[in-house]
Amino acid sequence: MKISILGIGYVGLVTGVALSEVGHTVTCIDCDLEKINQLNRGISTIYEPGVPELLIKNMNQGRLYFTCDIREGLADNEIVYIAVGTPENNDGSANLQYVEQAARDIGANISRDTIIVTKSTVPIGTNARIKALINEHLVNRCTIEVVSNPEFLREGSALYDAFHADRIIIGAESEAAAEIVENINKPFKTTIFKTDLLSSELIKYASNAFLATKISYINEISNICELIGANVEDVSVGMGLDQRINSQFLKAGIGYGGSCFPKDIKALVHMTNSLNYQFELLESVMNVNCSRQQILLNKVKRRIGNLNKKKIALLGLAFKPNTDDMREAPSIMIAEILVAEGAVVTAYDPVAKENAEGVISRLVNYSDSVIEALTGADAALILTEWDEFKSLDLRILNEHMNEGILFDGRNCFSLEQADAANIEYHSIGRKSVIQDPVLS
Ligand SMILES: NC(=O)C1=CN([C@@H]2O[C@H](COP(=O)(O)OP(=O)(O)OC[C@H]3O[C@@H](n4cnc5c(N)ncnc54)[C@H](O)[C@@H]3O)[C@@H](O)[C@H]2O)C=CC1
Ligand SMILES: O=C(O)[C@H]1O[C@H](OP(=O)(O)OP(=O)(O)OC[C@H]2O[C@@H](n3ccc(=O)[nH]c3=O)[C@H](O)[C@@H]2O)[C@H](O)[C@@H](O)[C@@H]1O
Repeated sequence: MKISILGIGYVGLVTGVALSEVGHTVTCIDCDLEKINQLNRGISTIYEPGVPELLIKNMNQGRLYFTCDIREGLADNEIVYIAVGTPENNDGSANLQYVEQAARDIGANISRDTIIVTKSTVPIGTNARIKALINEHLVNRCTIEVVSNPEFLREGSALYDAFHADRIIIGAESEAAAEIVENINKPFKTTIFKTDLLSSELIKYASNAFLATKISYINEISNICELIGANVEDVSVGMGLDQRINSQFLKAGIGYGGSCFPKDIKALVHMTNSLNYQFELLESVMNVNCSRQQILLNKVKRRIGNLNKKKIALLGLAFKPNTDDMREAPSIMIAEILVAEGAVVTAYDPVAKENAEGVISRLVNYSDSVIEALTGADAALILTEWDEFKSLDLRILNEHMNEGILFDGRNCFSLEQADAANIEYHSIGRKSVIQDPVLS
């Protein structure tokens, strides 16, 4: 099919690449000229494994195009995806200005009957609003149908997720429109679940909120583990062996971040408040998440005391591994507090340095390697579980740091590994490894 996509960020680009890879002809439209110019040169605008290769391949095969010109981009295409951002407003609600502008632009520029497919995560009722806005701004006589098709990809494995999705959700008023979107997605060979618009919109928020709830739940359990001397990694494995619970999203740490969980959970709570319903469970999920960074910092302070002039190495800044995305990364708050308390902070992240510079305190210094960051440090904190850190020989800590003290916010190592390397190791929901000064 001939498809247009409006908004070429993470979701728009991955969707465009995936749809063209399965044979559709896709025109990607974005108002950011620099982005479109870069993509037209065949250079990916996101750090995402596999995307650069499939981008070039499908451009060369004449199935993937990029433009800033909305009229040209929509011309002749009967399917238009909306994948613009829905960031959060100050009150926690979803900011719909980009979605609404996209709807107005579509109305003003389409010249044939069109199915609008909403990929952006939008609050309940937004698809109906999109339909009304497009109809209000139609210049040519045409009929539109709106289909909700929420996206479930994860950053860092976005392309893999596109081709190995657990399900594809299609919400629509019109069975015929739903069927067309179903056919577009058949090549992805996964379960397609069709429902109404409102249920589809809620499935997206309910799914993200449930995953965030699992994370806050295991983080609370990790606090209990610390009180009683249990090991949260074992508790998590033991729980996850029950297929009804499932082992995924049971990794305790310094909290969830990223461009979606924090904003989507706030948006869902905001939505339910406006229905005079207090979603107490999700309020707790958010509160637990907010406390996670401070919990790691408290461990640091308990061990090394006043942070003033202490040299602290931060290993990892991105909100999760395999991405350079810094949106709502737990590292931001940790770095801010360390700097505010007078610590001399040096950070290393394999790919997120450039994005970090834009959002993190300017007093943070950056290193080009783990060893450079560790050199002379009084303590090191792992904030993102990059493979590069997980495969470190921990003995380098004693070689390069003032004292080999590691605070691991992502439980990258077993207690045995830390002990064998003769380092002091504090992690999440597990006993600390302290070396006997006489023996070591
Ligand atoms: N990033 C992720 O991992 C996921 C995001 N989502 C949802 O997908 C949506 C998009 O998210 P991202 O791709 O991360 O956003 P993003 O911020 O990376 O990209 C949005 C793009 O839309 C463009 N844009 C804004 N208004 C436009 C307009 N009127 N016309 C043309 N282009 C316009 C911007 O220039 C930007 O390139 C959001 O609702 C998000 O919640 C859903 C699942 C995963
Ligand atoms: O709506 C979205 O944007 C996306 O949000 C998440 O994807 P993403 O934010 O890319 O990354 P996740 O792997 O879900 O991780 C989110 C955060 O939770 C943290 N996390 C994850 C899993 C876990 O067990 N523990 C944990 O602390 C991660 O470190 C990260 O900070 C969802 O997993 C996707 O299904 C969804 O499409």
